[in-house]
Amino acid sequence: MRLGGRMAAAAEIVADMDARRRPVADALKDWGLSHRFAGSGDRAAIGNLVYDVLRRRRSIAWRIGSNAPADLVIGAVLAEPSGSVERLAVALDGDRFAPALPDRQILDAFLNRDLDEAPDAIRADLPDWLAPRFADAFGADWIGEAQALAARPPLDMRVNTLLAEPEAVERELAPFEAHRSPLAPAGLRIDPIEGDRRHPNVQVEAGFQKGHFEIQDEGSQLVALLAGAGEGQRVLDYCAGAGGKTLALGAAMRNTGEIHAFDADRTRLAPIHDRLRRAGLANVEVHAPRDDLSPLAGTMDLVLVDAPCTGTGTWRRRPDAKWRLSEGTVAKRMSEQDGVLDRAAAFVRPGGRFVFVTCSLLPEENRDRVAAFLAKHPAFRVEDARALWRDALPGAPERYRTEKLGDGRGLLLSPGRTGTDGFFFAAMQRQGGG
Ligand SMILES: C[S@@+](CC[C@H](N)C(=O)[O-])C[C@H]1O[C@@H](n2cnc3c(N)ncnc32)[C@H](O)[C@@H]1O
Repeated sequence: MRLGGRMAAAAEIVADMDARRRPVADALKDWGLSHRFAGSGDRAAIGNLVYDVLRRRRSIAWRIGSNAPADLVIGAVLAEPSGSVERLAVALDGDRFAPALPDRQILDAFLNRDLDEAPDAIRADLPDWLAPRFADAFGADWIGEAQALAARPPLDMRVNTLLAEPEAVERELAPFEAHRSPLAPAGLRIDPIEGDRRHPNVQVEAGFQKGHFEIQDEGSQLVALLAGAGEGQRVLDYCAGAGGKTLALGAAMRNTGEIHAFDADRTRLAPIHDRLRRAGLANVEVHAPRDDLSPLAGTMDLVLVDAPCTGTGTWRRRPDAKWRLSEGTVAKRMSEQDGVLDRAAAFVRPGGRFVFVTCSLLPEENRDRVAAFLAKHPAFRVEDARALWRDALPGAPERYRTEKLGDGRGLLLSPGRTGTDGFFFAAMQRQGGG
């Protein structure tokens, strides 16, 4: 397919999503099934165009003066670093599948329009109602933070140090230009892909099959590290899901002690079994949703609540969710977070640590939930999260100074601050230990 056909396909997919309010992954998959002639290069390029539109939909619409899917795709192509009207016109010349280009004046205006003159929420590529929430979370930097959340993400991996050395995995993945992550000690990164290619499918590499590495955003690796799981400890991962954090905790504990992995949703939990096997972890007991956990009450050194949340911190990877989120959903997640915190707290032993993590950037899902929990549970005291960061990452480069990451009652990682997905981390201690 030439660029014109790819652009037309991307516009068709965006229109389908708009009409049926469906997730991008489903829309792309359906398009692929009904267009089997499209090769993997075409699919990658079309996917990138669709994702780029979704990440920056409002700013592109403002610059091109239209919300029509075909115009948004044209805007996404022009907004690329190498975008120019001349280059686009040459690429589409004589291509009968190409979308009709708007007037030359509109295209020129797109490239010359200064986004700094747009209303704040448009510059930030956010729905209006979220702008005050981002301002609350980030203060004066909020527009830059939201813009960083609208960029393409890297592909991050965590080396399973039980089975492999980071240097060896880095060498194995050298053909993909993988390099050590800036912060996470066992992290590797493949930078965001520019243009129409996509990240390699590293899951087919021998090292992945042998459990030498997992795909995990660096922010997720960091919050697992900050939890501070130690050798020989008893740990409960209360919202274990597919086990991303469980695996990181298990490696940190060097396969000693015991980890109890629990989740209310059997389907989400299902992949954990294969992942544990591949990673060579033998210290994890997986609990089914209806299991009786009461024998564990009051006995855990560490309880991790990686809570259900809006996922606002992951919008680089799931930009369609940005436009679907509603205030009702935020309220629902808040109430789930309160419930999960209340239940999970019962498992922390006196003197033990209780860690609350979300992949949300919204203060009401983060700071406010910790405050609500502490108000109800006087036996818990918040720990200094900045001190935990300094202890866990003594060699962190100067630009990741802790005062940029939060007030100590919690840390907020973000694409702008730490180059990671957005994550909130808070640690509390149950009083009364000997
Ligand atoms: C953010 S995801 C967990 C991701 C996982 N820890 C990882 O690192 O891959 C949140 C999880 O909380 C689970 N969950 C929601 N409500 C719950 C509840 N009441 N009790 C336990 N788990 C719950 C969801 O099923 C979901 O798997």
